[in-house]
Amino acid sequence: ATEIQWWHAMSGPLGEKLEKIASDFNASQSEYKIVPVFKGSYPEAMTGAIAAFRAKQNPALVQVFEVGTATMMAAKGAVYPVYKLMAEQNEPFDTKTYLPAVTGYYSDTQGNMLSFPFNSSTTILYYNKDLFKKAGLDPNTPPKTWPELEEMAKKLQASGTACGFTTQWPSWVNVENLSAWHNVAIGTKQNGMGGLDTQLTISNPLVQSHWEKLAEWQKTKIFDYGGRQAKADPKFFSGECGMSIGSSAARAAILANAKFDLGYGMMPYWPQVKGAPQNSIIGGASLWVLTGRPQAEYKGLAKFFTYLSKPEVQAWWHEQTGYLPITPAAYDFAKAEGFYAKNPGADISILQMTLNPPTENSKGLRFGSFAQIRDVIEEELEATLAGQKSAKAALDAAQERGNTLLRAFEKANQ
Ligand SMILES: O=P(O)(O)OC[C@H](O)CO
Repeated sequence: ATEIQWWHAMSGPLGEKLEKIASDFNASQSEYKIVPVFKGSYPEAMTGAIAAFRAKQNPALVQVFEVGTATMMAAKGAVYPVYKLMAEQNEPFDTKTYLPAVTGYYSDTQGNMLSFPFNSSTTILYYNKDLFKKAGLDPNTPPKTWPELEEMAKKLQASGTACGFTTQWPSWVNVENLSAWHNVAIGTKQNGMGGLDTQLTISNPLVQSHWEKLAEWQKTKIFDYGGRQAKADPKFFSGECGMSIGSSAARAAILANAKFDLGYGMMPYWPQVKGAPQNSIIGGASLWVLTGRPQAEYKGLAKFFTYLSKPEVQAWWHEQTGYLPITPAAYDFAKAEGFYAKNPGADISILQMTLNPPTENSKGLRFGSFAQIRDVIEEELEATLAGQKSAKAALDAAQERGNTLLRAFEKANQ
C-alpha cells in the first residue's frame, strides 16, 4: 500500500481517537495507508511542517490550528488546495454540506475551500457538579453571566474550593471568543477576513474591562491563571478550580481524567453589553495538503477526505472528542442515535455556535502571523495578571506589537 504521513498535534485521548480514525480508514481499503505522526503542540506541528517543506522533506498532510490559516493560505506554492485536489482526483466534495461558520473560515474570497475542516471546536464552560453541590449551588444551573460566575466562584471558595475558575488558551478565550460573543471586532476588515491590510482593535472597552476584572479576580483566586494552550487543565481536573472555560474538545480529556460529575454551560457574557450573547467562533484545526509528494499519495488523500466526510465518521469523532459536528448531517446522525439525550450538555458547543446568525464581528478571524500575535497577547495578559501593567497599557502594547507583525506579513505577501 502507498503510505501517506499525516502530521498532527493531538495527544492524550484525542491522539488515540485520531489514530483510530486512520486505522479504520486503512482497514476499509488496501491501496493506501495513512500513517499518523505526532509532532507536538499545534505551534510545533505547524513550524515543523513549514521547516520540512523548505527542506523538501514534508509530509503530504498536516494538521494546522485555526490561527495558522492566514499563514497557510499565503503559502501558495506549498499548499495543494483541497477543493482542487478533490476535483482533480474525481472525488465528490460539496462545501455546502458544512456549517457556514466552518466553510467561511477555511475558504478563499472566491468561496473555494483550501483546507479540510477536520476538528473544529469552540469555547464552552465546564463545571464540577460535585463542588457546586458542596457549595450549596444548584448543580444543574451553570452561571449565564460573568457577575453570576463571580458570585458562584465566591460560594465555591467559601465551601473550601481553592479557585473559582481557570481558562485554557488565554487569548482564544479572553480576547477572541470573548469579542465574538459580545459582537465586538478585534480587527478591522471583518477581523481580517476582508484583506491583509487589517489592523487589530483589541484595545477596546470590552476587552480592557474584562482583563481588569481578570486581574482583580486573580488576586483572590476567583480566577486563577494556569498557562497557555491547555496547561490550565490540571487545575480543573484535580478540583482545585470549580469551573473552567476551554475548548469543547477538552471534554475527552476531562472525562478521561476527572473523577467528578461534569456540567456544561455556554460561555458567560457581560450583561451590560447590548446584543450579547451573539455567537462563538471556531477554533481547533484543519488539514492542509502540502505539495511535492508523489501523485499516488494525493489520490489516497482524496479518498481519505471522502471517508472523513461520511456523516457516521464525523459523528463518531464529534461524540468521542467534543469537537463540533461540522456538518448538519453529522449533527442529525448524532441526534438520531440519541447521543444528546444520553449525554446532556454535549450539544452546548453547537447551540452556542449557531445561537445567532454570525455578524462581521463573529464569523471568524484571519490574521497573518497570528500564532505569534497570540503569543504577544498572552505575554501582555500575563503582565497584567502579575500586576506589572494595567489592562489598558498591556492591550495598547499588544495591539501595537500585533499590528507591527501584521504590517510585516502584509508586506511579505503583497
Ligand atoms: O484545543 P482545540 O483543538 O479545540 O483548539 C483550541 C484553539 O483553537 C487552538 O488554536
